[in-house]
Amino acid sequence: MTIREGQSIPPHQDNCFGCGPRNPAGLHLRMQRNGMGVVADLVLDERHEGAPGLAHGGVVAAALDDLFGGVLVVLGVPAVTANLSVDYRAPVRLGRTLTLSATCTRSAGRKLWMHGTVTDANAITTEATALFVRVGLEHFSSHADVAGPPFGDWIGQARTPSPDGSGASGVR
Ligand SMILES: CCCCCCCCCCCC(=O)SCCNC(=O)CCNC(=O)[C@H](O)C(C)(C)COP(=O)(O)OP(=O)(O)OC[C@H]1O[C@@H](n2cnc3c(N)ncnc32)[C@H](O)[C@@H]1OP(=O)(O)O
Repeated sequence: MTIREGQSIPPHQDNCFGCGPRNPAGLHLRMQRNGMGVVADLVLDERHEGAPGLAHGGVVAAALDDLFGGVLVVLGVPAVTANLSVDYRAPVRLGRTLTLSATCTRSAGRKLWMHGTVTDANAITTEATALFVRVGLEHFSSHADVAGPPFGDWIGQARTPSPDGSGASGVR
């Protein structure tokens, strides 16, 4: 699956908490390709509140984690989060149009390192880094039927990792 610059990233699956359009409790993230990364706008509301008037930190972390999952779609690499680290630099306010962006900064073997930010009016509120580890189809198919679209579409076309773990394009 080739996704061109500026084109929408399909949801990982329709019920994904981050980007699935069918999940009533989800964030309904809509990502676009930006270079070898992705961007998305997000408005959080009282459903996502932690401290009064402010977003719950776990929700912000989940949004960034899902954006990293969007980067995987751009790269065509099936992988999962092994480690996620979040720096909360400023409170995230509800009712604001936040800009989220994520990219893969490096890869080696099965490992991919991600970096992402949340900005509000061009000021960074949150910054995250993550380690993703490439997995095979069985990681997903042993828990659910993953053959159908959209998940099956893109995982079916994902590059099979070579023995040395290489295969992702556009990452160092
Ligand atoms: C279609 C696609 C859809 C993609 C998915 C689309 C949805 C995306 C949604 C957002 C993402 C998620 O929420 S994903 C869901 C949350 N994550 C998970 O459920 C993952 C659960 N964990 C696992 O399944 C496993 O621990 C794995 C796959 C991550 C790793 O297990 P493994 O395959 O046995 O590999 P293992 O040998 O342990 O590790 C491989 C290398 O990574 C390193 N490593 C492993 N874990 C860590 C760690 N926490 N911190 C540092 N380093 C680590 C190891 O040292 C090793 O380095 P070296 O010795 O080689 O140097």
